[in-house]
Amino acid sequence: MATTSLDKSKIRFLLLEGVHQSAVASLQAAGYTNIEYLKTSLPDEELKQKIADAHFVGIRSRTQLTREVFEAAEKLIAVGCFCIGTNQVDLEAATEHGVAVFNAPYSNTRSVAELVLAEAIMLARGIPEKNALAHRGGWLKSAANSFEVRGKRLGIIGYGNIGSQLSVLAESLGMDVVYHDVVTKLPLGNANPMPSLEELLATSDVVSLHVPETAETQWMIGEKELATMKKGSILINASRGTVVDIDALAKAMQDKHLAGAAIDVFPVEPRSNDDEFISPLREFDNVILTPHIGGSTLEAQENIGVEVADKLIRYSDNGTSLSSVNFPEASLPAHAGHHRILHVHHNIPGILGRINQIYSEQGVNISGQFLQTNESIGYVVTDLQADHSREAIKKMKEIEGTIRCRVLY
Ligand SMILES: NC(=O)c1ccc[n+]([C@@H]2O[C@H](COP(=O)([O-])OP(=O)(O)OC[C@H]3O[C@@H](n4cnc5c(N)ncnc54)[C@H](O)[C@@H]3O)[C@@H](O)[C@H]2O)c1
Ligand SMILES: O=C(O)[C@H](O)COP(=O)(O)O
Repeated sequence: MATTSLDKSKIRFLLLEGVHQSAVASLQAAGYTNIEYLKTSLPDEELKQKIADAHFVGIRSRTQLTREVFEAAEKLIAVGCFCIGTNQVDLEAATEHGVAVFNAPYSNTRSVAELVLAEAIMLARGIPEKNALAHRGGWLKSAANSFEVRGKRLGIIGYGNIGSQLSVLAESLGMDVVYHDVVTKLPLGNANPMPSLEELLATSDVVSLHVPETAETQWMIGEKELATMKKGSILINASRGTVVDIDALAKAMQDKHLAGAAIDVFPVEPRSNDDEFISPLREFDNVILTPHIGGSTLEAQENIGVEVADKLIRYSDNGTSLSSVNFPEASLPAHAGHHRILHVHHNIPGILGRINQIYSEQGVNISGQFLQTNESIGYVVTDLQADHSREAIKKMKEIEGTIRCRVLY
């Protein structure tokens, strides 16, 4: 069981993977000065060492927060994913350790949608090959295999925040948009849902993937699905590297079944900009290869920095867990003049009763209380008279099922 009640200067933030400086500025403006800022991710052992002292950690898509890492992170209160995806975090382990996880679900959606649309146009015109040839002194002035995207069918797999935004932008260019999602989604504009993935693959000129990394999406585009795609069509993947079987794609490119592809995410990505990028797709000029930069625009990164830092600050300052991806959500008022006790526990019956029994035995005057649970944990927030919090928190530790308890002054 972890307890935390610290002065702000002692609350330690570890920010990895060069999150935008706007995050540092937001934290500092909120009074948090104990910040270690690193431009890269860390190898496992170093990560475990550094995270052992951290109360908050900020990562992007590269840092893997495994169960082992959470076991080494005794003081950790919350994780900020300065990106959309949270598949790099073992959310079950985070929850079991009472660590709240936050992300930025919208800030880079526009950046990804713009990139995908630009790639669709470039590939439909055969620009990557013509560009590569010109760099080698060649000159391929020809309209052969060059097409407008107007009137062509765009098949979007995963009609969430990015997929649906791409849908609107593509329609404004005159594309015929269809989509496939496992959840029933409201079609925007004139887009049409496709009853099956096969039908979408078989009828689309451009297929773009916008699904999260899950057990169901792993290798969802393999040899069979690529063969189902129209001859001469285009595949774009800016979702996660485990969604497309890269060897099968390389084979489809070799066989000239596809006219082009744009791939931003890979099953194994270099750990840093100094490491070599290895892929069987390197040999194809008609495959646009980008280093996982779908969301990497200055606008998106700056917004993400502010958004996620603010979520961490609110959770640290007053316990608000709104929009956490794994925690019961609580939007809490200010607690001026009171101490606030935050109690995270396994979701077993009777805990609220035990907590309130302790307050009652100690004659504590409760001025406000909030309880929210999800399927695995409960979160009880209690505001009480300042002079009672020290005794009460000691007793909270003894409640069976307690995961974490902290007091805010
Ligand atoms: N390349 C980048 O830099 C970059 C940037 C941002 C996000 N991403 C990735 O893009 C993904 C999508 O982002 P988003 O913001 O649109 O997420 P989102 O959660 O808003 O949308 C994902 C959609 O996929 C659907 N889906 C889930 N499983 C599916 C399946 N098996 N078949 C069909 N549809 C399925 C969901 O129902 C949802 O509508 C993220 O999870 C992230 O991994 C990559
Ligand atoms: O999930 C995301 O938002 C993207 O994959 C971007 O990740 P990044 O912050 O590592 O660029």
